[in-house]
Amino acid sequence: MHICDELLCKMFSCPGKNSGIERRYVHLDEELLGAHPDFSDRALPTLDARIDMASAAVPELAASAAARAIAERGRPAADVTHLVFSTYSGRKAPSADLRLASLLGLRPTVSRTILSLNGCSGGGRALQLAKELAENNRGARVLVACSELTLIGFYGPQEGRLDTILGNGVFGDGAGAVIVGADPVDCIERPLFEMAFATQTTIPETENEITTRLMKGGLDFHVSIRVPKLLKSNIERCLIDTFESIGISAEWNDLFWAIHPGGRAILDHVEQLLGLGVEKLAASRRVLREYGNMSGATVLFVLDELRRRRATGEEVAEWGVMMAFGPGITIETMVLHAAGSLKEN
Ligand SMILES: CC(C)(COP(=O)(O)OP(=O)(O)OC[C@H]1O[C@@H](n2cnc3c(N)ncnc32)[C@H](O)[C@@H]1OP(=O)(O)O)[C@@H](O)C(=O)NCCC(=O)NCCSC(=O)/C=C/c1ccc(O)cc1
Repeated sequence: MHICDELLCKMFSCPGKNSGIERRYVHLDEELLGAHPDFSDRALPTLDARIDMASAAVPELAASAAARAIAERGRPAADVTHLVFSTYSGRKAPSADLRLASLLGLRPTVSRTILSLNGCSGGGRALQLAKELAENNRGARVLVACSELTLIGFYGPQEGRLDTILGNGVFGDGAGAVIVGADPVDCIERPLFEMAFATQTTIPETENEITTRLMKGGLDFHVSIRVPKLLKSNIERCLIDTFESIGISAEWNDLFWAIHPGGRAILDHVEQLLGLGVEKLAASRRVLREYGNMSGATVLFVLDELRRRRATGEEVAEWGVMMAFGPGITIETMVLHAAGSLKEN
């Protein structure tokens, strides 16, 4: 798995003490904003300029994360049979997945899929799709890449739009990539996590709580104030149903956790609801602190952080859960089994 690139993105710190965020990386720095002062006003027709900028930068950012994932696996890029790319930032065809395939030198027959409207649940959806592809195509190696740039929907503050301030306060840019396969080749591949079981749930009557809409001035986000509480009321049922489906009864504190850190309040609510020990959401909190909410890419960073914590012995649980949340409200849930534990069994 590899993750994170700092080449394209500039860093800035977040002044909000309550956000749980200390650092974020953004492509749209003062220089670019200086060249496009109209980006601050959502009423101005800036979509063309934003799309041009994102179309170039999104695949490049993805390529640096994906190249590291491929290098870490230790086999040529031509081994990749499928590509699943998630981004809310690219809006052009041929799309960022084709450009990414070309930048990486993937084979011309690579089977590509792009997800572009899944928002913050894009990483979870892409992993679920990769699992299906890997399990149903012998020998498949699926490259999952998520690359998100906030410039497509960045605005200055506006009267009556508190959610814009929320967006400016929590969202950041980043890209993550991971290679998914079934039946790992001994001596060549070192699996990190087995994706044991996955579900997607939609919370009824919440279609207006997280929305995005392409406007002449860019991507217009709306994240309602009710999101953390709605997640709190629905997550436990979702977890119970998921574990019941595979006949495992789980104690929440015996699991490792990769919760999408959409905002500090979301993590607080999940922790409180499930009665989790303070260390249980450490991976999500660290990613939030160091990078902010990078939408679909964020869960890949959290999995990477969990890998680090497992290597240092800070996390020893054998089974775990990944959850990502996006428009719908959609909850992507995946039961994970730590690969190191597989060999011991
Ligand atoms: C860290 C926060 C932002 C602030 O925490 P706080 O400092 O303890 O303060 P409060 O929570 O009390 O909020 C401060 C003020 O902001 C207001 N506020 C608080 N959220 C709001 C609000 N969404 N609106 C509008 N006012 C608000 C809140 O009402 C309050 O107003 P006031 O009482 O008048 O001071 C915290 O509220 C928080 O973590 N909120 C959850 C963030 C959240 O929902 N994240 C999004 C998850 S979903 C997602 O990531 C998907 C993204 C997506 C990406 C791409 C796509 O294409 C599609 C989707």
